[in-house]
Amino acid sequence: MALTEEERGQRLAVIRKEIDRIDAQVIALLGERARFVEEVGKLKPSADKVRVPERERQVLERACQLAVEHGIDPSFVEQLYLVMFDYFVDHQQKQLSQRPEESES
Ligand SMILES: O=C(O)C(=O)C[C@]1(C(=O)O)C=C[C@@H](O)C=C1
Repeated sequence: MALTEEERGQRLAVIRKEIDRIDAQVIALLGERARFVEEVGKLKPSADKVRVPERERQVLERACQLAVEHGIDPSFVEQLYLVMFDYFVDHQQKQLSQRPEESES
């Protein structure tokens, strides 16, 4: 039987609450990932060593496999990761530029 306007409104509110809950988890996990990426950044000797294409390929391949397992379009996940890599590389480079020089420590 078709839903009434009111039932549709209630159902929409319930589903959107779930979406908000998941978004909060996604952002919290991104924050956790960012903190580990910062840790990796501390181990890098210089700005030209920040980008690691081979590692990005591995991460991307795994993410695309996981996307398929979870029924998401892997090319969508690939786009997301390419944006994330750019952001994290930029973040590590800023981190490095603020690092005191060896000679000063
Ligand atoms: O594994 C690293 O070396 C990282 O800095 C992390 C990370 C990532 O976001 O997964 C970021 C930049 C690199 O190009 C490769 C991977």
